[in-house]
Amino acid sequence: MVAALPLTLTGATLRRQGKTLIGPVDLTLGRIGVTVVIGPNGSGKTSLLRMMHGLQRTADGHVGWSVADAIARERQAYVFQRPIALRRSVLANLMFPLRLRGASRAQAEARARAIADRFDLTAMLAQPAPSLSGGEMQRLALARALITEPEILFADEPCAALDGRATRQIEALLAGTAAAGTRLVMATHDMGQARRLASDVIFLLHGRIHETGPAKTFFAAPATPEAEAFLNGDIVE
Ligand SMILES: Nc1ncnc2c1ncn2[C@@H]1O[C@H](COP(=O)(O)OP(=O)(O)OP(=O)(O)O)[C@@H](O)[C@H]1O
Repeated sequence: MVAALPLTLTGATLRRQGKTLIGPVDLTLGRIGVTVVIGPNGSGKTSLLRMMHGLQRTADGHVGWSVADAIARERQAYVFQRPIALRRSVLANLMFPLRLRGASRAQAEARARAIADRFDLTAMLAQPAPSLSGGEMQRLALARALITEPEILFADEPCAALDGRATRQIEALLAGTAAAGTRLVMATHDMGQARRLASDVIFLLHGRIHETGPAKTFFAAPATPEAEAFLNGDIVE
């Protein structure tokens, strides 16, 4: 199977109501790693992820995969900051993406049960998904995104509003997912989390990539005064 990655953005620009939200952005995402997108509120983290995933169309430039767009779409998954579940059981939610892709009920259920085990959801399989706690819902959202074995997962603030224990659990699942070969691109406002998970960092300011590079270098010695100020917890505008 030909890989959908690398993903290449060339002058990619996103506009809404005459305002440039993102770009122009030039960027290549290779086949492995965890890219963490950081930046002040409103800098465009969510918009960049949505543009890469194709949820928002570029006004200028290009977001290009190594395979046709329709194939690339099938190889990606996206987890929203506030995940929404079907008003059905956890099991039905997990089976849904596979059933959409034509898997038989038996196949879908077997894979749903296997991933539920990995994501500590087995005890909740019969429970209505909307009744899950925040941490459980986020685990369900991740499991549902990964059940189709995407090549790349976009996750927007996957631990927003979760407590320490739930955050630790999600981080372990994300790290395991990346270690198993899924490309990860995530936005976070939690610098501890960025340091723990990132192999490389994109620091956004006003919708532009202000600084990008390997996480170790970025955190040890940011190249721009804005990134340094941001890491120090100063207000960066
Ligand atoms: N549909 C839209 N129409 C107009 N402006 C928008 C739209 N979506 C987002 N914006 C604006 O684009 C900018 C970037 O928003 P975005 O949510 O991508 O930033 P963010 O870095 O994810 O922010 P936060 O850290 O607060 O979640 C903001 O100024 C926001 O108000």
